[in-house]
Amino acid sequence: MSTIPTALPVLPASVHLAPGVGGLPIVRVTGRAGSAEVYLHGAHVASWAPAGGAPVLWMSAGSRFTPGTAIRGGIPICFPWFGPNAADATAPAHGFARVTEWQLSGAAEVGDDVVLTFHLTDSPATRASAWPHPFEARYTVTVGATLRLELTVTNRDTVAVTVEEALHSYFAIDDIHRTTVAGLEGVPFLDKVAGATPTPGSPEPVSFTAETDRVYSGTTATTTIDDGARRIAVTKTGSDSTVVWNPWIDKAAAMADFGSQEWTGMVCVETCNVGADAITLDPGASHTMTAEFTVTPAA
Ligand SMILES: O=P(O)(O)OC[C@H]1O[C@@H](O)[C@H](O)[C@@H](O)[C@@H]1O
Repeated sequence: MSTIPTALPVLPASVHLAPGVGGLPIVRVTGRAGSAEVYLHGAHVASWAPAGGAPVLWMSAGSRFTPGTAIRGGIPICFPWFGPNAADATAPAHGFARVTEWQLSGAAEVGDDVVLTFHLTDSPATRASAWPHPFEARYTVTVGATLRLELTVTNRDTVAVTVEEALHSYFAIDDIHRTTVAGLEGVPFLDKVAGATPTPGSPEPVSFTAETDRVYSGTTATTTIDDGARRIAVTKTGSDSTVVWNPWIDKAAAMADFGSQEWTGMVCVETCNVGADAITLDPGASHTMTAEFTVTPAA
């Protein structure tokens, strides 16, 4: 039984719905503790900054803002599959959720925070896709001194379904050459640059000297991005995979929506359930995954 409200919620004073880049509707939040912009297209968090702080998320100057196209930067939601679809090579990479308009179903000030809620359900287009199942997805974005994301997926089909999901977070960093990601020490990973090769975990934090595309499985660990100026901690629940990605020079140049030389200023640390950690949901069952970002000055 769906519980999704059908009308646009009454917006508090700190929340405005307006046309964003390319005319795509955007929810602008100017809360006491933080500000953010979220496109209905993909329920895509495009920016977030704690009050008085610098922007935390990276957005490509070359991003497209067009219906049917993924935004390059911020936080795309990958769902219900991750990467290319295994059964249909023509299906959009990372699933349909990031290229579909979500419904804004709630907006409220809670203390100093602002809480936005978005919903997505199956439609004729999703039912004709490579993943045709009835479902509900509810996404809650809490904008404050931290950014908290909560994605709950419910299986509305009469059979069990399997989903992959990722909060594909792009973080702004000073320089990838001087950036580390701690918290994944000792965790084995699939190295996608080397053709999804199983690779033993390293005793050191991740550092970057070339294209990096790794799927860490079976880890619920908090990761900390340190670029020498600030630390961004990514704390998560209901997520057993973490993906770390930087395209480096050639792959970035090959992407039409990735501005020239921008790859040095970003790193993706993605809160996920992908590959071996895909989730199987019985009829009526739900799963919730959360991620929370906290920024502190570097030591
Ligand atoms: O270009 P897309 O579809 O947004 O994907 C970007 C990257 O997303 C990462 O999550 C994947 O691990 C990479 O393999 C991929 O290249």
